[in-house]
Amino acid sequence: MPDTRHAPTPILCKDLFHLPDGVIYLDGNSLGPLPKSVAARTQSMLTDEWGDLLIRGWNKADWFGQPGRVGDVVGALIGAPVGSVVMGDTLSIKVYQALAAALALRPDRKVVLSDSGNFPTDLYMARGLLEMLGQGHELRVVAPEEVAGAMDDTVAAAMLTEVDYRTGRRHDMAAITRKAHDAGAVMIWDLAHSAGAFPVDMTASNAEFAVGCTYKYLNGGPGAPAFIYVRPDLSDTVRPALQGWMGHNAPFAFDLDYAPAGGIERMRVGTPPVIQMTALEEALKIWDGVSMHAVRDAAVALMEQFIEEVEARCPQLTLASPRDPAQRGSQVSFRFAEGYAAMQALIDRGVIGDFRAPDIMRFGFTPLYLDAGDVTAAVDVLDDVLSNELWRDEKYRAKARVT
Ligand SMILES: Cc1ncc(COP(=O)(O)O)c(C=O)c1O
Ligand SMILES: Nc1c(O)cccc1C(=O)C[C@H](N)C(=O)O
Repeated sequence: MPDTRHAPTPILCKDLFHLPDGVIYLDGNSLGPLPKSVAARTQSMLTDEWGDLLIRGWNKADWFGQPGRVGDVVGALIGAPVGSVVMGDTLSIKVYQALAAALALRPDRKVVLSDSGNFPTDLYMARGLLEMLGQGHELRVVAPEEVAGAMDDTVAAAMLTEVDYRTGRRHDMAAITRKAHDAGAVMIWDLAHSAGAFPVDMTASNAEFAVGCTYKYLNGGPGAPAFIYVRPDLSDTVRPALQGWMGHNAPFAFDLDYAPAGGIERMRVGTPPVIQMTALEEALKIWDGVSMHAVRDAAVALMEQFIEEVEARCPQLTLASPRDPAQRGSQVSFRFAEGYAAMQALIDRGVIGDFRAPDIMRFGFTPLYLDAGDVTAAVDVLDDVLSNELWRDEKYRAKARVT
């Protein structure tokens, strides 16, 4: 049978991105590059909307409806139905909201299950929430491989990031969600390293909540708003912990009592970041007609090529990511004791990846703007840095504030 998943739109659309000359960008898993059209669209938002419309922009440019409208676009990319995703705030805030709402669904249970591969802010937000609730909850953090086995009838909510930000290890979302539900727990997925990287099917997973950011594979820019998904059968009843006026059912009634909006809108909090949301809305147009399955297939091909070439030419590095692409997100990580300095030396030569302590060199693969030639060119530079020990230069030891 022909593979009907593949849309005719070319996956490689490098020309749509602003990429500096001489740069091979392997860090779209941390901050996606600028889609060219975003600059003009943001400029027009500033002058034509904020500038000329002034306060009228809320209605005339429908700034008010933007979090839901953009949420639907993101929803389509993560297999979520219209009206189940809303944008706003940072991912840390959305994690807090999802977990608070999940715990309210299981008041008799006291354990939040997560794993040591989770991004620290998710765990920090969870601990802060549990401390504030003061109801004797426990945050149970196990190794990623132990999550399924740790799902028992004490677990109120399992809160996991699908792809480990350091190793790229990917949980089996469907299987773990099933385990959670079999144990009577609520499931929350952080899709920070999934949305825009490979197909996600929130509906099929049956998970209650998902959250994610849009500045990585969705190219919304630094500080782009996060998203939250609530399973449609719950969205009219979940309890919003952050009861902001924009999630009220009648914000402009200015009622002194809070009454949550119907549906996903109740997960809004305050005034949305309209300039940044406009940049994101424009950036998301890149995905029109793009098959996420085709993106995934192309990303796997690039990752396999990278691993093969690195292992053949750079014996100093040890693969830290799962070898099986099915168990990996869209990044490849290698361990190297001098990884920080080696990454700085690479960046100095135009190959931009990043480093995660203690020894992980991380490379993201985004086939929208990377091809096989880029992979080989990046490995050429890596080989040079390692075989000539260019990382020994003192200038590569200075620790930057943000890595
Ligand atoms: C899994 C995960 N959660 C949360 C965050 C960060 O959240 P925020 O956007 O609030 O900084 C990141 C990356 O920074 C992440 O990778
Ligand atoms: N959100 C970031 C930021 O504001 C500054 C620097 C890095 C980030 C990141 O997104 C880091 C990323 N989540 C990671 O996987 O390491």
